[in-house]
Amino acid sequence: MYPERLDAPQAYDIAKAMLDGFNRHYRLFRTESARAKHRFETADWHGQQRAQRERIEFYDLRVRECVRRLEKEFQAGAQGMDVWYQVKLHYIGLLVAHCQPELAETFFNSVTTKILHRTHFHNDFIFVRPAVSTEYIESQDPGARPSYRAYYPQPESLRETLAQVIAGFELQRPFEDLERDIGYVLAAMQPRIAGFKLRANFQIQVLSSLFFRNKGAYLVGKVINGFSSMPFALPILHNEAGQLFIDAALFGEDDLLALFSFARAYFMVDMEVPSAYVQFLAGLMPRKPLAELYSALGLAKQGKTLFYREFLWHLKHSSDQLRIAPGIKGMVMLVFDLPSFPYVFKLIKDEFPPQKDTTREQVESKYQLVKRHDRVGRMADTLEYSLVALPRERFSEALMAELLAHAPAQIEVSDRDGDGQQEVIIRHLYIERRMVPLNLYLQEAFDAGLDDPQARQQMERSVIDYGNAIKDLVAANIFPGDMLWKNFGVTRGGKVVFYDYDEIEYLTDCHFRAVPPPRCEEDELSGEVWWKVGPRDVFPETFAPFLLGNPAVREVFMRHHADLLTPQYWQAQKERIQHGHVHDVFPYPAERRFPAGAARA
Ligand SMILES: Nc1ncnc2c1ncn2[C@@H]1O[C@H](COP(=O)(O)OP(=O)(O)OP(=O)(O)O)[C@@H](O)[C@H]1O
Repeated sequence: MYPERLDAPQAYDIAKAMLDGFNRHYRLFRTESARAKHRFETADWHGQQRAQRERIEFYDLRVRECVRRLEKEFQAGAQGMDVWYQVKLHYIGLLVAHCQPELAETFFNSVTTKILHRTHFHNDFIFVRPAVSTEYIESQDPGARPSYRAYYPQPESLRETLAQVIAGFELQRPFEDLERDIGYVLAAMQPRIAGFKLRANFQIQVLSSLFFRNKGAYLVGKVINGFSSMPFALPILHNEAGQLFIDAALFGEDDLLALFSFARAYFMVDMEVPSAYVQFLAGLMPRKPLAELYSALGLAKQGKTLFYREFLWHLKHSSDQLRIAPGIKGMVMLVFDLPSFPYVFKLIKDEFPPQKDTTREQVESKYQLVKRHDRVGRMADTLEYSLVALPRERFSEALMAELLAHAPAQIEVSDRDGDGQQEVIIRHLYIERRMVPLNLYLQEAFDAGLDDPQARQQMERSVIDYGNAIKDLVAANIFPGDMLWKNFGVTRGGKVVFYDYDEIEYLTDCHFRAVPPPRCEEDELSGEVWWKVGPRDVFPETFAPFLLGNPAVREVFMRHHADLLTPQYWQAQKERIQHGHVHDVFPYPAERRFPAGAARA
């Protein structure tokens, strides 16, 4: 297949036009990300959130633009496969000194699969794995900053070094009291480095760009001493007077994992060499898949590409069966998983039972809404794929029967690529991180018996965090709709996260009402809803019977979250949002906040 000569005259021009398309994309993506600093400095929170939402659309827009150009100027779709093969080789050549080759390869895949359509393309024409290395990339621009900076403090000069690190970001806003904050950081660091025997190689490395999200800026780095290294992040916030303060010091992999969680909005970071950022971050969080790191940096398409490669690789190197996911089956979604792989696969069923008054389009639009919305650490991110082909032999018979019964229009079983293996091709699929469904997690505690202190703690902690999850969603203008335990999951870190999106609404679109007083004795005795209910009317007093059947659960819930059962609570939150309030989201527990910030809460 390898051509001896690159003799198709149009191949170079197509490759060049394709790369121009990618470069335009990355320039716009980077400019928008870099502007986050100014938005932070000027406290433009609505602007920051809008930019976070809009940036997600950039990729598809640029791919469409590029497809149009290639069709118009080069009749790209009509070119033969020999020409396309040469296009790919020229493209690889053009990427040798490029700063984002892996992203450019993915862009190539997106554009070519659009032009060549799936039935025609063959793996030879796309990048099924990287062709150009991302190691040791440095920008050649004279003014370029390195991806990270190193500082070499002495124990007695740590304070000065930290001040220098912060000054290096040139934030155009004064700090309220930087000396005080550095004191806090040093105090938090002290117990972790107290036992340190200082080695020759003692240094602090800090990524050169700040990470922006919502109302925060995060400085990310690591302290290295000899062969050990400790990741850290410092959140920087605004006070009421528009001055800056450091709100906490996050240390270690778990803190960083919470900051970079799949249940949060993507960061805005000005990066010339994104792979260098990913490598640095992977060193801080070795257990986090690279796919999720790319996504967390806003490079969601790269995240999706890497996830898929990882999944195919895992399938090849495992032999367990895809099965119906544990838990209560969904009425709208058909959910399955592979036990050896920490994700679930969800497809929309062909038909829904009558109590689900919705359509496929509406469900898709709710998932879209979540993708674009600030997920505040409480809604799982989803990757969306079309035409996913998986080996038939990996499907358990029960799952296959379930798919044929509830989603026959979504699947096709055939040997499309003619390799003699039957495949199940799924038209449209969502993939998200697997969690333990909260109903199962609670049941586990009940089964162990609540006299067992560990079981009781498991129950209490998850009921409290369930209420906190709802309150975080509410603050972010999300009404979850269906708040049953089964619609929430518990993450590895023990956090409760919502994953059932088909009934969510913006809080500001809902009407929170009190149950009207009964008009007569008959109303009073009736177990039915006798009052008139509008389409977006919500009656918080009626939540209790569905949620709080278990007396122990009820007791914990009422102690911490009784307000969730009153219409006043919901109404007040709605009014706050309507008055333009942008909530604070802290990707760390309240008790980690330094005293100055915590005192303001
Ligand atoms: N991310 C996940 N991790 C683990 N299990 C999950 C996950 N998402 C869904 N499930 C399982 O699949 C079930 C159905 O999923 P989901 O709630 O999304 O479907 P649904 O059709 O919208 O549900 P409902 O009938 O409540 O509307 C859940 O109850 C849970 O047991």
